[in-house]
Amino acid sequence: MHKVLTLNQISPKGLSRLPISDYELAGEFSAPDAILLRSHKLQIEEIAPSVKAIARAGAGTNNIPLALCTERGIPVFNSPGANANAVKELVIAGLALGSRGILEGISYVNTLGHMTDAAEMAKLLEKEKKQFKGNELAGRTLGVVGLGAIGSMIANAALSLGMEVIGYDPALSVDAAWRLPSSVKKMDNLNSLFARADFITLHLPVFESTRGLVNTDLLACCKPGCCLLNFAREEIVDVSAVIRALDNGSLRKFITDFPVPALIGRADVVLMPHIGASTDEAEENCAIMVADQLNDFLRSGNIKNSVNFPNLQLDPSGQCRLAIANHNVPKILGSVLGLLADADINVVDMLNKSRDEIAYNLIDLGSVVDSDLLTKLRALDGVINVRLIQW
Ligand SMILES: NC(=O)c1ccc[n+]([C@@H]2O[C@H](COP(=O)([O-])OP(=O)(O)OC[C@H]3O[C@@H](n4cnc5c(N)ncnc54)[C@H](O)[C@@H]3O)[C@@H](O)[C@H]2O)c1
Ligand SMILES: O=C(O)CC[C@@H](O)C(=O)O
Repeated sequence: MHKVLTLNQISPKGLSRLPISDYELAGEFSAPDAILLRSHKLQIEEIAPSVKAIARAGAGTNNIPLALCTERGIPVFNSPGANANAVKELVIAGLALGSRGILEGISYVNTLGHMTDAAEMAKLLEKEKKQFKGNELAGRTLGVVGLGAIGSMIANAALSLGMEVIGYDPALSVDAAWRLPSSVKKMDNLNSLFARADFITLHLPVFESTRGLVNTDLLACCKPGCCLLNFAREEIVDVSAVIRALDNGSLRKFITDFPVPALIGRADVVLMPHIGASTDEAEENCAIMVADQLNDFLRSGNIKNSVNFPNLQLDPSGQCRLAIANHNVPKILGSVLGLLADADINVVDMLNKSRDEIAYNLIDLGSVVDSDLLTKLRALDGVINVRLIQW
């Protein structure tokens, strides 16, 4: 029985992929095998020594102490692309809010509750509507920063709205490049993207290198009247720099999914409560994807969509499997195989892959491993953890 600690509201459709015959799910466990969460900011002390995997139903993993997980040999999973459509749709709504007087017009109409005569109201609205006039998106330039799952969908949608699309992504994967239409113009740096775009939308992860990326210097490059959208993460934008840019007119509007107190109450800011991925569909897609990945890892050691471990899948064979995480340095695998050979245990199949400082091995064996041998394997220099999976 695997114990999975759930730290946020996870879609029941996803949880149902972890059958009650094999899984116990609860919001509290003293020694869970895995943690399943969304935006909960996971503290180091919440990761019990028993934890073998952490799964984030969503894209961003900045709420998880990744370096510590890697050090402890814990793979962290996410659900790439599973909520991209939801974010894309809200960004399109954000573009409309940034180009037309929609919110202002709605607020104005709601001030007219005292009126009783419909004809009089209609006459007043026809007179006043000029205050809420905007511009069309067609013909405007959208700058997309980060052209992964979300950014590429937005680029496509914006092109179909008649916008010109320019993009910046210094780490674009080959798959992501294939998804991009050739009409998206590649910018060599952020300054030129900021200088050309009427709307700028951010879709990159928060790393040390992207924290505060949108700062005073970059905002000084903005085309006058520019509207900035942040549906990525709060930390990517220096909010005090944004407030200064709004005050001095370099920015016309800031639309964000990450409100902070200093932004409340401003007419030139639109704040949403981190609802980019809040649709039934996105929550289900994310939960199903990570639950399947977690299930595969706990049952067979396979790894798919980990952000700190290599992807590795091996069909089960033999009597049992060893799943071994070790430091990515020479001779460790040799020592493991040496101990198995000394114990007269045949390796039926195996896979070994590395990613940065971590190496991960799946080794299928022709006979069972006893606890003495497991202890010796765990004690090998450089081995981080060893899991025995019985078929
Ligand atoms: N508002 C929400 O609810 C919500 C929902 C989903 C994702 N997000 C955020 O959006 C981010 C992007 O999500 P995604 O699914 O598109 O991820 P993704 O991994 O598919 O795409 C991210 C892209 O950013 C690029 N990138 C990395 N560093 C960059 C840099 N310095 N400048 C420009 N581009 C850079 C990467 O190369 C990649 O192509 C997530 O990391 C998450 O923080 C927010
Ligand atoms: O879980 C959520 O609602 C938000 C998820 C989103 O921020 C993500 O990074 O995928």
